[in-house]
Amino acid sequence: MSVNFDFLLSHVVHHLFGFNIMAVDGAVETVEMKEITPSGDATTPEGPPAKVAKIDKGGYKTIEVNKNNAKLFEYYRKQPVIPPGEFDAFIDTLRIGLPSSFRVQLSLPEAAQVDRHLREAFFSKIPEIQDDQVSVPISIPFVPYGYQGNMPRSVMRSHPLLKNLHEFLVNETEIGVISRQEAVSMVPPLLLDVKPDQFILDMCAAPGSKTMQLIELMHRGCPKPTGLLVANDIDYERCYLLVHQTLKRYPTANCVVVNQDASQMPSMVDKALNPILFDRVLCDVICTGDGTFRKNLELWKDWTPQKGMALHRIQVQIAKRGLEMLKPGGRMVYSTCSLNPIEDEAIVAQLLRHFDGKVRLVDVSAELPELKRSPGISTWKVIDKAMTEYANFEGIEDPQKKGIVASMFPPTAEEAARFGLDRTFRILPHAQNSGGFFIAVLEKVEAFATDKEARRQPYNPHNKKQRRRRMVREDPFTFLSPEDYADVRADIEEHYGVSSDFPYDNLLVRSADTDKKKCIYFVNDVLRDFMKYNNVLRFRVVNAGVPVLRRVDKVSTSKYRLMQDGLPTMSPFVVKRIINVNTADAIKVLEGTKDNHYVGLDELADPAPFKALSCGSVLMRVEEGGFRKDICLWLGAQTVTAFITREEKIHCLTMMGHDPVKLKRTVVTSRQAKGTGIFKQDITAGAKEVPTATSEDAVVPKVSEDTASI
Ligand SMILES: C[S@@+](CC[C@H](N)C(=O)[O-])C[C@H]1O[C@@H](n2cnc3c(N)ncnc32)[C@H](O)[C@@H]1O
Repeated sequence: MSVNFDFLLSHVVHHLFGFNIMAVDGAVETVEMKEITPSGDATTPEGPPAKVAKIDKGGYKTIEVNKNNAKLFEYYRKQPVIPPGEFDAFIDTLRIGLPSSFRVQLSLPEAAQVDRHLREAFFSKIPEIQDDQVSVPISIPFVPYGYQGNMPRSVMRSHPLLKNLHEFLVNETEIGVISRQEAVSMVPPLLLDVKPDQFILDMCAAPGSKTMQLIELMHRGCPKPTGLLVANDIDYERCYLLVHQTLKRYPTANCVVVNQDASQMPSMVDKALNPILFDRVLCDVICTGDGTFRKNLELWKDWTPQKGMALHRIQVQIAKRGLEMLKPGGRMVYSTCSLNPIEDEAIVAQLLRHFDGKVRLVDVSAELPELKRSPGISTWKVIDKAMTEYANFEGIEDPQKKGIVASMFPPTAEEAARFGLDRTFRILPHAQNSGGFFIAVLEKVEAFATDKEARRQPYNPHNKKQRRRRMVREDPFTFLSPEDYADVRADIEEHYGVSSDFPYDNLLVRSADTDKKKCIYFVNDVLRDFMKYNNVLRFRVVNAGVPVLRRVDKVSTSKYRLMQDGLPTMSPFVVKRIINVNTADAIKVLEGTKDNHYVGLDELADPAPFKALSCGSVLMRVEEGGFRKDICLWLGAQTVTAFITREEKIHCLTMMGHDPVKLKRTVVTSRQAKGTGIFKQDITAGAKEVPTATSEDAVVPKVSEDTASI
């Protein structure tokens, strides 16, 4: 298994900083996109010939993009998707850059505080900057704590306030407090009506922006959801991306990442080995992405009608399987970032046709009322790559028939009246200065005959994809038996006072050898059952659970230290080694006085509670101005250090009203370095195991007498 390092790195960096990375002759180079808007207008779309020029510019390469595509313009002029009077506005909008958008994580206890900080520390001061290119980010009306802004990067770099805002956003994104995501891409999860106790399947999940939203929605008002989220993607490399961009930022005990072909998804079974049917399914399928012309500039030269046709069949198959795996009464959202009816209404029509009355379209026109949308259509044109139009399937002769299927054609008048495709909708880029999207909300109104049949995935040694997937050896997820965890239990009960009702049966390790217990993970009850009854032979599990304990081999009171990612799980059970720290000391510990890592106990205003404890893991409880957080510390003989990432320290200090200036850096953050380092290791190590590093592992402690014992 070789992991494409450049691909992963480019994703991480593009996502965080907005510029691209490109591999040239095996080297990784930064590339800055320069856009050329052609003089030709939408009615006479013939602009200059497409060209890609590369010009060195202070370490950057500049790519010129010709924003013309005659076939695209002709195709969408023929489809009743864009009202004729709006066509020029549509094309003009496609040709300008997409505003960047982000949202504060809704389920975070300090979400309102982060939002207030954004407004007070940055947005309220932006109007003081005298520059036409500078504007205050505006609220996205349909997304709580969501904003979108449009300032060139050069401007963001040139004003200290904007630079600080940019740094704040990068820092908070790094730790999952803020998610950068296209505004319209936030809509599908919002229409799923997610609850904490539901079983949710995200069929095509990578790189995970909607998975992140689903996790947030499950945690809204519920720190420990009892439901299950299965995030799946067919692409193993992209599953890694999902783990790093989502689960490392929002570690959760109820999410599992699996690597399957969604169109052939084997049934997942419960304790009684009956197929699990999901309350909610998100079917955000692979698509041509022609709603993303504003940010995916390479689409301008690549787009042809053929691409949508080529994806139609797999889109139908994935969506069908999604409905089969849905509970009667459950909701499935089908979405694409394409405006093409062949990928949109045609798929929905085929589902309604195939499941004949057992599935219906939900009218969501009253949900998210501020979202501007255009109702779905019931008639459209089937046009091939030669731009030939076909009136119906029956009239097509060979060889044109190749690549065209009956389900691409619009429904008959009788079907159209039954289907009500106007309940689906499109978000057009020019309606609210966004990307384009298509969304259909479906409800399974009646059980299918197949609901109780567990579909197995037969192993076919001649199927290259399957064979390749099997060759990647995952370290097994092994649950600890009472004998295995007896020593852990005795240790943490004694040292942390962990109460006896802690669910020890939910602990697992990533090794066949339970004696190894280096890092111990925790899953909630439903995920434990899922893992137990859906073993890796049939299901490729890539990641599951949160790390809660890590073994310390040297001097420490306990053999296990607490891990920050697992604190929401552990801290309700912990009663010992908790210190309520005054604000001044908490700031000192977070800032560190020795190379920003350690503080000497004698430098603290109140060292007594620390000195009263022996070396090892300590839980610092901070409470300041409405911000409350438990933070893992490592206590040495004479010093103490916060065992969290620099980004998390900056976040805590900011929330405590303290300027984290001492900790600020403008270079690639430690987690990014760690993340990309891990990807690189994966390549050399043959991607043997899913990286298990947690946020706190990104701390780079300097050697001292205290760290020597860690
Ligand atoms: C539009 S992207 C999904 C974006 C994602 N939902 C998000 O919000 O970040 C489509 C994904 O579908 C995956 N995919 C393509 N074919 C698939 C299949 N047959 N089964 C499962 N996933 C598939 C691709 O690897 C890709 O990651």
